[in-house]
Amino acid sequence: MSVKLILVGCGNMGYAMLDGWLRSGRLMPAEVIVVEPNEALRERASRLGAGIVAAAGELPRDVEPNLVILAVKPQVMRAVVPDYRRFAARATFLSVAAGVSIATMAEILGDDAAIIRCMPNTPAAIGKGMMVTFANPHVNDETKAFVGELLASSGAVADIASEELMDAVTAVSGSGPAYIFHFIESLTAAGKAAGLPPETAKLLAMQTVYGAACLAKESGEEPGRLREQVTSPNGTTAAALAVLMGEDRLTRLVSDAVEAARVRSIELGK
Ligand SMILES: NC(=O)C1=CN([C@@H]2O[C@H](COP(=O)(O)OP(=O)(O)OC[C@H]3O[C@@H](n4cnc5c(N)ncnc54)[C@H](O)[C@@H]3O)[C@@H](O)[C@H]2O)C=CC1
Ligand SMILES: O=C(O)[C@@H]1CCC=N1
Repeated sequence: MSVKLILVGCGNMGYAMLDGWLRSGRLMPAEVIVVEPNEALRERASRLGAGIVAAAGELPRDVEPNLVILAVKPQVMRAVVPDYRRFAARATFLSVAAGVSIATMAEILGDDAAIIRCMPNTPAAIGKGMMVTFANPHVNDETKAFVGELLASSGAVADIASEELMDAVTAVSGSGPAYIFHFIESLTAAGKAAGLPPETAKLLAMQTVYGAACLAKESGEEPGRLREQVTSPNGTTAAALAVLMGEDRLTRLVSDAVEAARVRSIELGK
């Protein structure tokens, strides 16, 4: 089987995507080569069965991928991308780096290079990711279809109409899982403080977030309506929501957090 994909960087995000794709069966291990300098992470990736090298210079000379996926930190993109320029004539490049624009990559890969920006999130590892893409005009329909299917195997996929929106996407769904994990931590801590055993508090917090997210997605009801269905007049939920919603407290806090992430995404692109 020929190599379809080179994955550059197999850290948190690279590994999550690869794990999701291989689990789904959409991609076979023999179709992937991972480039990862960190030995422990190479070891982890090798357990998925894909080919692994430590540096671009170790790639087989005759390898001709359809797709080069860049999953390194934004800060090292300019240093790393030139090692893969030789593939630009044939392959499409897909970058998941926050903030790094298509124009920046095209400066290195050439103006005709086919480039897709994608903002995934780590739930991709279990097929529950949110993948948002924006492609430049050099990406052909066949590649768009292949990438669309690949991404869909690890979660929901959406396009955006303008690349500028990628900073907002990053701030909502790219970083978003961390906000939810922190909410689970906070709800667990509050449960413990209220007297629950630690493991019980964690189970209650996790299952509540999971159940609420599934209900919001599957019922087709507006989240506000679902909130009202939990809130008995003058009951317990109303007492809690008076704290969270009073003076728009949580809405303002989340809005400030998302704006901080969006601004940081813009900075990372400079
Ligand atoms: N972690 C997340 O939830 C998300 C991350 N991203 C983006 O994914 C990218 C990677 O982020 P993380 O996985 O969190 O970082 P990470 O630090 O876990 O992974 C980056 C990997 O790149 C490797 N690397 C460094 N130099 C390399 C080179 N020359 N060749 C090949 N690999 C090299 C590192 O050893 C590391 O394992 C970033 O650009 C980030 O903006 C996007 C969406 C979500
Ligand atoms: O924190 C970050 O910069 C990356 C981008 C989105 C999620 N993680």
